[in-house]
Amino acid sequence: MEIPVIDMEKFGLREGSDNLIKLSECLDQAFTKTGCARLINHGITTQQIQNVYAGSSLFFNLPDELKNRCRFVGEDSTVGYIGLGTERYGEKQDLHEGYLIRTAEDLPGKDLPGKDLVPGWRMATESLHTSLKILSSVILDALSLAIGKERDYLASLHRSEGDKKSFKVLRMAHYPPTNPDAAQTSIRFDEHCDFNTFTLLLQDNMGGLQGRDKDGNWFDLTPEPDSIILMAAQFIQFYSNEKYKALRHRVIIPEEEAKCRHSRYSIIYFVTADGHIPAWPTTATHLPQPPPNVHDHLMSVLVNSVNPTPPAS
Ligand SMILES: O=C(O)CCC(=O)C(=O)O
Ligand SMILES: [Fe+2]
Repeated sequence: MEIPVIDMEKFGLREGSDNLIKLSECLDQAFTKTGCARLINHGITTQQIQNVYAGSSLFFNLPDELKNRCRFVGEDSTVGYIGLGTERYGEKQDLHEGYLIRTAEDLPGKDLPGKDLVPGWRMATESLHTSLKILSSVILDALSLAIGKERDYLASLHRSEGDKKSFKVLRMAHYPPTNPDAAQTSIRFDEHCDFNTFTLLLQDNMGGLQGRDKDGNWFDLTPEPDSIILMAAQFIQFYSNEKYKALRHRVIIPEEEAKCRHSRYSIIYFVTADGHIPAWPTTATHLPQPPPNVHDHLMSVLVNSVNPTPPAS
């Protein structure tokens, strides 16, 4: 399966509407065909990305006791550490840990648990997060046109900064080294689709990320240096009236022994509508009405994948 490549430089990030129309056509084709695209020349530098990975590597290699002090503790605090085994998306054991981050602007009067454990990491994530926000606002504008709305339609549903229940988060993910036999009972991240609007994903070169096509076949979302994978998620599926489908995806344990015995790192930005917005349009004919709001919908989904009593460590 060829993943559509979108060269963002061609469109100029914040330029005239002609470019935006062209970008919206590319996104429309990509989302219709595969539910995803590979973004290149997106303006985010190698250094910005490497700085975040460097911090992730230091953080995730800290003793569990220290990481657990930064634990993600539920609904009102969508930031912090998510330990190994806290989430489960299928029959197999998921082998990943994560750390959820919001920008300082989105966390007024608060900061991240354990933010000083890794000097420089907070600053690196803030820089990357800000750049991803800028990139995502161009994509929101182009997608608004792609679904036949005014340019600022989706932006107006993705406004709230400082909403403490917002799921507009950046997730640093770590997949610890494992062994080839583990694949019988475990998977790095089991099959799911994302429940936000769309996702921007950066990955190191370990591989294993796969998407599922319309016929149910898995295809590799192969790592390419500095490119960003854009994936359609549920909100855009609902707001495009099912024209686009949220991409189902997973991360498998690589068959290549050297790779599976190595850590994998990724960075995932979940672009999410404001909590009070209906999770699907009231005009949708195929979904229950009235719709829950985005916050309640996400919470109901997360309840099923996040283990409320993570294993003691
Ligand atoms: O780490 C990855 O490449 C995928 C993670 C993912 O799908 C998620 O966090 O929703
Ligand atoms: Fe995902």
